[in-house]
Amino acid sequence: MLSLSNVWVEYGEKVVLERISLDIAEGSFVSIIGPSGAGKSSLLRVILGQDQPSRGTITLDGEPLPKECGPDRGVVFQRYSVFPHLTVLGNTLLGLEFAQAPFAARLFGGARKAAIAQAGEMLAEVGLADSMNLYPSEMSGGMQQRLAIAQALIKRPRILLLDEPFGALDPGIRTDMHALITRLWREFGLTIVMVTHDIKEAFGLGTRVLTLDKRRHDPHAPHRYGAGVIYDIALTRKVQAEAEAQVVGITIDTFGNN
Ligand SMILES: Nc1ncnc2c1ncn2[C@@H]1O[C@H](COP(=O)(O)OP(=O)(O)OP(=O)(O)O)[C@@H](O)[C@H]1O
Repeated sequence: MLSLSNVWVEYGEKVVLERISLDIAEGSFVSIIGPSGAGKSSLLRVILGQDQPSRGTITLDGEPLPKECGPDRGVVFQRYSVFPHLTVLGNTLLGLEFAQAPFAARLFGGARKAAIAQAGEMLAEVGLADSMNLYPSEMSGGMQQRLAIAQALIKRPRILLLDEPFGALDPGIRTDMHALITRLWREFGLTIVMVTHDIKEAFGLGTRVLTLDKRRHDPHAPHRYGAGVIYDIALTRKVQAEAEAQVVGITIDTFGNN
C-alpha cells in the first residue's frame, strides 16, 4: 500500500535518515522505535506529507504520495493537537468543516446536522459521547487524546500516524488507550504507523516493529551519516507474545531489579 524507496531526509549538511526502503502492507500496525534523535518523527512527517524527502520516492497504491496531507492520512501527536477554545464537539467537527467548507470552515443547515451526527458517532466510538460540551481544559490527558483520535479519524483516513500518542499518559490510562486503539484499528481497517519510546508498547500493539538507528558513525562529523532501518521484525501472534515477555525480562535485568 505505502512504499518508500531509497528515502533520505537531510537538513543542509545534516543527514537524518538515509536509504529507507520499506513496503507497508494495508492493515498492518507498524511500530517505530529507536534512540532519541534517530529520525522517527522525521520519518512520520514525510509519510504524512508535512515534509518532503530530500531524495527517494514515496508511493501510495503505486502513485506518488500527494504533496499535501490529504484525508487519506490522519495524525495524532503526543500533545497539543486539540484547540483549547473549542468544545469536544467543536474540535471534532472542525476536520469535517475544513474538508467540506475549506474557506468558511463552517457548515450550515442539513450539512451541519449531518456533520454533528457523524461527530457524535465518532465521539461515542472513543468514549466521549457524554463529554461533547466540555472544553479541553476541563478534561484529563487521556480524554484529550481520545478527542485527538476522534479528530483524526472523523475524516476516515486509511493511514493513521501516531507520534508517541500515549507518551504523556499515566500507565493505567495507557492500558485503556491501547485497548481503544487496537479496537479502532480493527474496526476501521486502518493501517497504523506509530512512533513510541516504549518497547513493550511497540511489541504489544504492533504487527511489525522497525528499529531506526545509525549504522555508521563518524566521530568527527556526527551529522554525516543518517539513521536507517536496523531491525525489521514481523510479529505473528505467538512471536508477539514471546517478544513481549522477553522485553519485560530485558527491562528488569537492565535496571538490576531482578
Ligand atoms: N527542520 C529541521 N531542521 C534541522 N534539523 C532538524 C529538523 N527537524 C528535525 N531535525 C533534526 O533531525 C534529527 C531527528 O529528529 P526527530 O525529531 O525526527 O528524531 P526522533 O527520533 O523523533 O527523536 P525523539 O525520540 O527525541 O523525539 C534531530 O537531530 C533533529 O534536530
